[in-house]
Amino acid sequence: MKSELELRGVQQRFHARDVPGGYLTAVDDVSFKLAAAPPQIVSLVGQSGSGKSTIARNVLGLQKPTAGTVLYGGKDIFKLNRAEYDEYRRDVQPVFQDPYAIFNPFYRVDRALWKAVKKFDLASTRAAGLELIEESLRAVRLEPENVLGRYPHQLSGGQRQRIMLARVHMLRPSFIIADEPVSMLDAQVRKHFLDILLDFQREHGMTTLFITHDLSTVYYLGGEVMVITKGQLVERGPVSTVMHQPTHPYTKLLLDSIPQPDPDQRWTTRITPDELDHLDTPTEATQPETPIL
Ligand SMILES: Nc1ncnc2c1ncn2[C@@H]1O[C@H](COP(=O)(O)OP(=O)(O)OP(=O)(O)O)[C@@H](O)[C@H]1O
Repeated sequence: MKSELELRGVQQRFHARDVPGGYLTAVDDVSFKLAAAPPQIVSLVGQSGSGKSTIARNVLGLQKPTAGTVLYGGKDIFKLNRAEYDEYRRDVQPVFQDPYAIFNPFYRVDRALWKAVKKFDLASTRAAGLELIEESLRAVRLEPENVLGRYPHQLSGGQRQRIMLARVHMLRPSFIIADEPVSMLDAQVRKHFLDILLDFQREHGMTTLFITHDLSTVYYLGGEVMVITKGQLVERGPVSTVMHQPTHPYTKLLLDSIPQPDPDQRWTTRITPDELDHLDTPTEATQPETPIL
């Protein structure tokens, strides 16, 4: 297990006909380090199109940067030998937004877990493999009997996400690269997912790069945050510092865009039973001129 992942001066350009010059710079001279020890959660936050997923793809070796390097244990990931590459593939695990796309709809979800057991030689007997799978499912708060033997479409989005986390739990990587993993989940399921990532950090020493556009999730996770806009990192620091004393204008803008509940502001418009009767019909009557005062 290597102790560090590093992006050094990473730039990613894409051909784009509609952009002056014929290319757009999705990631622009990005440098940062992620340490395996002590385990940390680092969120990468920015609006849509700011370059977050491209960075995830660079870190995961799915996209070779146009310039700069991605280093794992001090070595360029695109120049690793076979043994080093295998270690990197096990030690840096992705979790994506839509795990449905990763599961084969024709196979039971068990297959994704058994494939990991076999590929990474995690157990010497079938019984030991099953024990490992069941232990990992329980670690992500799934009951094995409720999910094993089912097809992907028979599980909820949150359950499918947690199966991917069970796979991560079995592999015990040093690094998790989670790209918008909770944006399709409802608030309760989202909280479960984030709690599992926090468990992984505290109990199993895993470091997560958590990619999101949602500052409330960043706040919940704590740790550190990096703010990205137009492909450039503009701020990095502890979540509480960046949230309460942002230094870059873009971070301030991002923070200002969060709706703030105001305890001094009261909902004074009264809704009468007559109005409720009209709510089924989307007419102007359902949109009072000043709904909230
Ligand atoms: N393969 C590609 N070819 C051309 N342009 C691309 C490619 N991948 C990404 N881009 C462009 O690069 C920019 C950054 O995209 P990226 O997906 O990294 O942003 P993002 O911050 O993850 O956005 P979102 O939150 O919407 O996923 C965007 O303008 C996008 O259109």
